[in-house]
Amino acid sequence: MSALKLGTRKSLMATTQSRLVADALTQRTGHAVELVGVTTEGDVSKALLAQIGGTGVFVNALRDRVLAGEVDFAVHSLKDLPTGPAEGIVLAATPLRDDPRDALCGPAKLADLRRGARVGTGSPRRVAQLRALRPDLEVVPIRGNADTRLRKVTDGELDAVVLAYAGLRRIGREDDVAEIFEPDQMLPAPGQGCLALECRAGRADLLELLGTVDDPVTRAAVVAERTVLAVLEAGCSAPVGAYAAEEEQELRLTAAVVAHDGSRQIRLSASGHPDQAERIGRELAAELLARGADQLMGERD
Ligand SMILES: NCc1[nH]cc(CCC(=O)O)c1CC(=O)O
Repeated sequence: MSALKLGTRKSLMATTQSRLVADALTQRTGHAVELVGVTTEGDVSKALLAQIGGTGVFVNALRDRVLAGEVDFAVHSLKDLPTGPAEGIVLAATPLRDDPRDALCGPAKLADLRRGARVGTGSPRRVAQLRALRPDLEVVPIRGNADTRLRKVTDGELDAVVLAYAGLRRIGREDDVAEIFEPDQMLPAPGQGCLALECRAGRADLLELLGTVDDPVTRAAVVAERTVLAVLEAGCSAPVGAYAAEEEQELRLTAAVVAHDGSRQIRLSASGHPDQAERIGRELAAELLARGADQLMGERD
């Protein structure tokens, strides 16, 4: 069999994580894997993610290559996948999750930033939770790859930026991290720190091969977290966090909806058997809605 073609975005973060997946697959199956770089709309558009996000801007071009048979499978940051199903595409594997937490990058910890310090992030979830922790901060919307964002701090344009710790590790920028937020301070985005392998539906041979790097616990966590997002009908433009992990054989899910100004939040947890991940997510989301999540998400400042 010739080398498997892996479709990936071209950023350093994307190619690093895709290379890790390729090496793991080769190690487990003996198949050579070749990376094929693809440019996505999200790599080109200058619009803020809060406006274009949630609709698969980092994902659609890769899925097109998979459907056209130009690549055998694609590797995505799972966080970037829309919650709805994609015609003809299956989620073949979710490898073991990397660190799910958010990190503050810059010279100082959050508590040590001066009053009114400028902190960059484009994510409404991070904005709302930052404001809850430090209402005095000036939150500045930013975009671009991790490198570009970190440069705004070294250039002095911003005092700090918030990024996913897993991504920073993948690009070797751990030294830029001043503080890693625990989930009770800043609840991660659904699927943060996870990868997704997608291939065309109906390719049983390939599914089996890709399945060798699947981690069932990660998959259960992802299903629970993303079900919350789907039921709330929220995308990455909504201030919603969700994080699930295995605790004593049970899957424990926490989800939060935070007001845009950080003044209020609804935060709930539930546990259950990992096989029941979807139900746990659905019921927790219903409870969030019953407690006014819809109204909280709709409010703008
Ligand atoms: N397109 C945004 C994106 N998608 C995945 C990651 C980080 C890595 C991850 O969560 O797996 C990032 C950057 C960030 O949030 O800092």
